[in-house]
Amino acid sequence: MFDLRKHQYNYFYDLVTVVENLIPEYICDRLAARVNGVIAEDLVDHVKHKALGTNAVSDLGGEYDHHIFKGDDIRAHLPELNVIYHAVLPLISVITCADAVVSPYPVSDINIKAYPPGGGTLGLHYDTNGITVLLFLTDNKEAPLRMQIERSHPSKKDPWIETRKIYAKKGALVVMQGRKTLHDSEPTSTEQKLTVVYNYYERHDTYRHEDFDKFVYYGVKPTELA
Ligand SMILES: O=C(O)CCC(=O)C(=O)O
Ligand SMILES: [Fe+2]
Repeated sequence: MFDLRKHQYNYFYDLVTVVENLIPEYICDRLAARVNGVIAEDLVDHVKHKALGTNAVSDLGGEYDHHIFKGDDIRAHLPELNVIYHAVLPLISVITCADAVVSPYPVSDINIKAYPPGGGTLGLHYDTNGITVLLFLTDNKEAPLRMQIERSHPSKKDPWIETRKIYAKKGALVVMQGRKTLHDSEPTSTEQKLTVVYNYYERHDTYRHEDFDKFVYYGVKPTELA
């Protein structure tokens, strides 16, 4: 049974919750085959850069190596993934207890990050949008999403960091407070990993730094925050 309270607890206390088996495996497999067809035809960009992040985009300047489907690439080639983005909005609102809205930014609202075997990765960063949702199209024994969760308690002198690794499961939906947890995707070795990224915001806060998309998609070094 879908346990809403468990997901709300996980989202607030651990900054992340995973709704497994949201999309059946055979549908993920068909979508993944089409994603790979588009990559094979060279219709999407390959993001490959490192050491470019700054505080303006909440990025520590790690290494990036993956194919990227931008919003319009998905609408052209995989419109079902756009339908899912809109259809799960009420689910995202109830899990996050927020007035969640879809993104007003058509390049970055929905993306696919396709990590190739042999080093596909995403550097350590905070997300700029309030609510990050990931739909995995592959099962992976490697290349987990790695999160750092800041903890503190009055019984302890200093705050500490708890780390968490989430391995992709086909059809699972991750709902994360990506603005509050530093995270990355560990490099692949033998497997491909396919992550559909759904960016949601809260109605009162749809901020996105103007340099963010040029950095994420084209590897242009962002300015520093004043
Ligand atoms: O692919 C992943 O596991 C992480 C994706 C992510 O953090 C992002 O797209 O901002
Ligand atoms: Fe992220």
